[in-house]
Amino acid sequence: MKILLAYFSFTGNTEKVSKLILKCLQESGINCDIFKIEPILKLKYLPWLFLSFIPGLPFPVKNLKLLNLGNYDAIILGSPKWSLSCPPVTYFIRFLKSERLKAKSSLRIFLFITYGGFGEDSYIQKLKKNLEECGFNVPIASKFKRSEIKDGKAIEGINKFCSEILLSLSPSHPNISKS
Ligand SMILES: Cc1cc2nc3c(=O)[nH]c(=O)nc-3n(C[C@H](O)[C@H](O)[C@H](O)COP(=O)(O)O)c2cc1C
Repeated sequence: MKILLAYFSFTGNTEKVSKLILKCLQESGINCDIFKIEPILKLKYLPWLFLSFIPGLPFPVKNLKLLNLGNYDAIILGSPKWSLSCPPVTYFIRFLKSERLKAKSSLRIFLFITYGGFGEDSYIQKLKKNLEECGFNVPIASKFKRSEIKDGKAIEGINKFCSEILLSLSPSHPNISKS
């Protein structure tokens, strides 16, 4: 059982959540690789804001050739919520789509976003639909609010997300509470 945790983070919130998820899964004995989605250029806030308003615009990311989807039973994909779309994440999803046939047919994608406070529900549904249209099974999609990541209140939701992932991967996993 091997999981790929892939995330993009511009200001650190999605990275913070990703590291907590990684810790939780590793403590549960899951073998998990982490992949930081890094754009080929480091842009500042205003150019990213501008690009985030162009729907479905991809922006190239580094090191995708290092990934072999066939190695994984599941992918956890973490993204910030950006206006209409987050170009490096759009690019990563296109990569997943192009590699779909190399992946195990049972591969699942667990999705999460972090967000400031508006438009998150339709955004996560759109991302989920996008992945499903590429042929992926997306059984769990969660969201974590920036203010709650910063003040620590998000930890409960993050632990729940991890428990749901473990349950989905292996319903008899010893760390899963049946209650
Ligand atoms: C270009 C840009 C656009 C954003 N658009 C939204 C938005 O439409 N709705 C929202 O709730 N938050 C928005 N945010 C806030 C981020 O979603 C939020 O701060 C998130 O946690 C950032 O994750 P990160 O720290 O991993 O980059 C935006 C942030 C940026 C940089």
